[in-house]
Amino acid sequence: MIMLFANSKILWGLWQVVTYCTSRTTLPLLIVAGVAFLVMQLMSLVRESRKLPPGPWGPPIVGYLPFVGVRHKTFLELARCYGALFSARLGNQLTVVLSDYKLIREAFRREEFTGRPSTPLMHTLDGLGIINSEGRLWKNQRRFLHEKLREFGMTYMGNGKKIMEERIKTEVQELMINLHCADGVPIDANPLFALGVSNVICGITMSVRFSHGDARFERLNHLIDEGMRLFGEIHYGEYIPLYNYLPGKAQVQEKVAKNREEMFSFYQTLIDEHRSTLDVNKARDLIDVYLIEIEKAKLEGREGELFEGRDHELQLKQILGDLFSAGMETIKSSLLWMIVFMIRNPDVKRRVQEELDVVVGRDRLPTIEDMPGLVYTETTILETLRMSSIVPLATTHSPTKDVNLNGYRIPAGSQVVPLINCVHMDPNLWDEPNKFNPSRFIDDNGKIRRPEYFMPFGVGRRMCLGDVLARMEMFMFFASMMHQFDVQMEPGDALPSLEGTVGATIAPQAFRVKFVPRTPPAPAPPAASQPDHAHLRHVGSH
Ligand code: HEM
Repeated sequence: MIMLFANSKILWGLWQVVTYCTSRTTLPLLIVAGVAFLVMQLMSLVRESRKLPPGPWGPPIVGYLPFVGVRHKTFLELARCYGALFSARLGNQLTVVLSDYKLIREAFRREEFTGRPSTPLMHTLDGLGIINSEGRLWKNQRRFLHEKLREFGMTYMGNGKKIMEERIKTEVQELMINLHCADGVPIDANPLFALGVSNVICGITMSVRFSHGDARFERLNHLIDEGMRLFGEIHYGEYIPLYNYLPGKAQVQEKVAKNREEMFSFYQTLIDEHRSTLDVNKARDLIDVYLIEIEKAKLEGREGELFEGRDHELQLKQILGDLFSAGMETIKSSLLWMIVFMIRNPDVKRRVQEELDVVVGRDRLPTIEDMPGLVYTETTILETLRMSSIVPLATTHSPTKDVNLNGYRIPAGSQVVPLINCVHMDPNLWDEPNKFNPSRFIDDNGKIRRPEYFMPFGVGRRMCLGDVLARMEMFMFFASMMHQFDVQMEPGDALPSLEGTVGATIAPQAFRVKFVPRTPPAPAPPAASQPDHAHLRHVGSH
């Protein structure tokens, strides 16, 4: 009752003020001041946005966010409308999209473009590892990994190449056996590809090998898939931080943090085991390399400086996570796309198989040494990478300070993305870009040509760290599959779709395919060359 009385007094007071204002000159003055303020705001916004690349406008607070949908597709349409350099405000983040290959190259060779954006999801990862770190930590880690991974065979030259080839060969042979076991029945090849590809990267980094049907592997695979999906989707909380304070809206960060913890506990067990058997004079894998580096820093009294003072083991675990996810999902998706394109382009498939039969013959599997002679096979891989653009927006870059690009201001902290799918499908660069045509990568002398606008691994300072491994793996797995099997759909089944599933990579939608052994049958791997796994440790249920 008292409250009601008090409220009515306040309302009465307000009413008095309003009637006073309307009866005098104050109201027109207030209106004029308000309009002037709005006009000034608008002018400053227009002035500000004049220096920014052009782009679409959206309502206050959310900006263009509600209209984004599938990012790489919407950006492609906006690029057609606003040009090769446009910007759009998504919530509180300014996104700048580059779709001209020269501009992408020019920007990404510059030091200022090596930063990463600051968003709630990125904060969950603490700026550790290689993919999400920046500044000195990133620079030193990139140099260190480059050098060490070369020693483990991620190189086209020297003895290292042989080590890596042997490692991949082991997994290729295992995949061939598993595909033979499928007995020509339609299968979803995804889990088999995931197994083979994971075993390569996990062997290099942790000396771990998983077996088919291993429950632990299936769980890790699921966590990686989920992580990729969560990082690839649009979340309002990433652009409007207050959104995360609404009930139940911080779920994405919580999920990422929880999954990361689970992966980290798997890595921790391996790190502890490695530490207890460490020989500082002989690194077995990347975990050993890091443990030796940590020991060395302790001995030299520069423990505090190592990894820019960040927690050593957390950094190591994030590195393992980064390489596992970047090295597995990308290659697996690319191999699946190769199968999709082979099914949809039987003439290309036949030509690849003919080339393999002539160059390799029928009595052994292809090797890295065969690569220069298998031009059509290799360009079929390149054409798949072009048409699928599995990482269409690369990883988001963020300028570390305000920079000028093509006469426009790109503010520090904005999100800068290269539109790789746009470059790869540009009719001004590629003849009939929608046609699957591996020959476009072959020059008049029959040699492979890689135009500078072909950029599946990104370009510049943050270009893919695993491109050499990726190329070796894709070649070995794809050439061996085509050599040994004919891929076919079950009669009556629809062709696999060209529409991808959107996550951090664009993967093909699930499909089932028959791997029919080719006639005359290629011999199974001889007993002596059966996979030698003695040096690797099986984990999980085996
Ligand atoms: C077909 C296979 C692959 C494709 C298409 C691919 C593509 C890419 C792209 C587009 C980027 C981002 C470049 C940028 O932001 O400018 C990237 C970054 C990266 N990739 Fe790959 N990648 C593949 C395989 C691999 C493999 C096998 C590894 C692991 C050894 C790997 C490790 C990385 C790392 C660590 C980065 C981050 C580099 C940095 O931030 O400095 N990638 N990759």
